[in-house]
Amino acid sequence: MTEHVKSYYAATANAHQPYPQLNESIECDVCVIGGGYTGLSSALFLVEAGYDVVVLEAARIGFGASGRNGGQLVNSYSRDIDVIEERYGAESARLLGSMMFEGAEIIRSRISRYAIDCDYRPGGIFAALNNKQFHALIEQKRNWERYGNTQLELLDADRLRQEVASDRYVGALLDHSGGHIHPLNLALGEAEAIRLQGGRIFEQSAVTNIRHGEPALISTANGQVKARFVIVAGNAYLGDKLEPRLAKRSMPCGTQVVATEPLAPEIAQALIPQNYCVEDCNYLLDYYRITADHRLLYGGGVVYGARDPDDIDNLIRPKLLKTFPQLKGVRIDYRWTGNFLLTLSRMPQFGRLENNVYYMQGYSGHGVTCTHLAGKLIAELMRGDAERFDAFAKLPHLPFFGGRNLQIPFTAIGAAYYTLRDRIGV
Ligand SMILES: Cc1cc2nc3c(=O)[nH]c(=O)nc-3n(C[C@H](O)[C@H](O)[C@H](O)COP(=O)(O)OP(=O)(O)OC[C@H]3O[C@@H](n4cnc5c(N)ncnc54)[C@H](O)[C@@H]3O)c2cc1C
Repeated sequence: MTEHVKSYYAATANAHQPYPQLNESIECDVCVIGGGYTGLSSALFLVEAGYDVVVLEAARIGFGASGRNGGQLVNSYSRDIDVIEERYGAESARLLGSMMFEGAEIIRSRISRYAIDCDYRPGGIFAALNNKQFHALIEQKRNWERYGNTQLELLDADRLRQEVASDRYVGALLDHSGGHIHPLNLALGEAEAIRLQGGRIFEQSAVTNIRHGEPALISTANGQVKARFVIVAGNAYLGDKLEPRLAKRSMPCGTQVVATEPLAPEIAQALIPQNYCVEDCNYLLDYYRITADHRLLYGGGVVYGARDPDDIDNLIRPKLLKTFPQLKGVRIDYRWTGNFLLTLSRMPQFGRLENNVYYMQGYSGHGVTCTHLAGKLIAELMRGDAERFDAFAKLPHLPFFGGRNLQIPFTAIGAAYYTLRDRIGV
């Protein structure tokens, strides 16, 4: 049995019953492979629309990135809209731009509709470490406003110092429509909503084979699902065997998170008085927030190719102390690593492997909101309106240069280049 990794989230997960393993042959309209946000969001939209849905999860609901992430509801995509306009043209930008802020709304409405207890707090800060980054944020504000997000506030260094007790930043953009959550509890709450709506969820049920056809036949070690439609939602945890076509176009990357001991409430409040979440603007960014029980949860660092770093404390503690030197000596209670899926364009990849087999993956580190949008779009597609899904599916899904073996060194060289640029502020 594969359980959730040891993390702050697993330790504070809401009480929940495990779902059964698939040990029989069953039929359904839609079989979803993967119990992260992509799979759960899709399944929930589809059961709400009346489809008979089965979710197969290799380990536990939220075992992957969805149960381990920074919990930040970051609007938009990992590539911003001005780059999308430039690269993909006005029509693509119009459609993609009109969806940029839907993911966070979906999460908020689900939390409210299904009374999901996941510590939601509004407001997210993008903090600039140098003037170049601050100018980019000013530009981002203009761009996002053009597409309808008007809940944005620029903070100069002094104003930001009131929101984040760190001297590292020159300014920031505060997105009042962002926010943060306990990610595993969101996933567990969505799974429970699927169950309540009549969907069937199986854990410890890794899919070992998809026999394409209409219907498709999906096999696990002890069972089979005959399905009219299949959604592949394994993202960075899919591996390269089940659907090698997907593996070629993407690269799993590990990123690390720690949670400190609970801080005295007044110390936690002094760090980030309004309890916003924060991410900086570096290519390899730091992200952090205060948890409901007053810990500082701090993430950063990327290991290309999803290997576990030897010592997460040694990797993250210096970053944490650089931001908040006042926490010198703080104890770290939890540390863990998780994998996200990087694409070359840093745009998510949605598409069809066959007429009735769909995939959504590759959110490139900013997937909490976009996975939720993905679920809405696949449900629209199945109900006969593919326009918005296809706005993503049309984007080129480029393979990484050099194939699987050379992916890691080439991407690491690229990251080192951008990190150097971040350091010298150009
Ligand atoms: C440490 C970390 C921090 C992050 N922080 C943020 C953040 O703050 N904000 C943000 O927007 N994004 C963040 N991300 C990215 C975000 O978490 C992901 O983009 C998002 O959760 C991806 O969801 P998913 O459902 O596509 O994939 P996952 O959540 O990885 O789910 C995939 C699931 O598929 C299952 N699976 C795989 N293969 C099979 C199979 N053969 N059969 C059955 N099941 C299978 C896996 O077990 C897994 O549970 C972070 C990612 C990490 C790793």
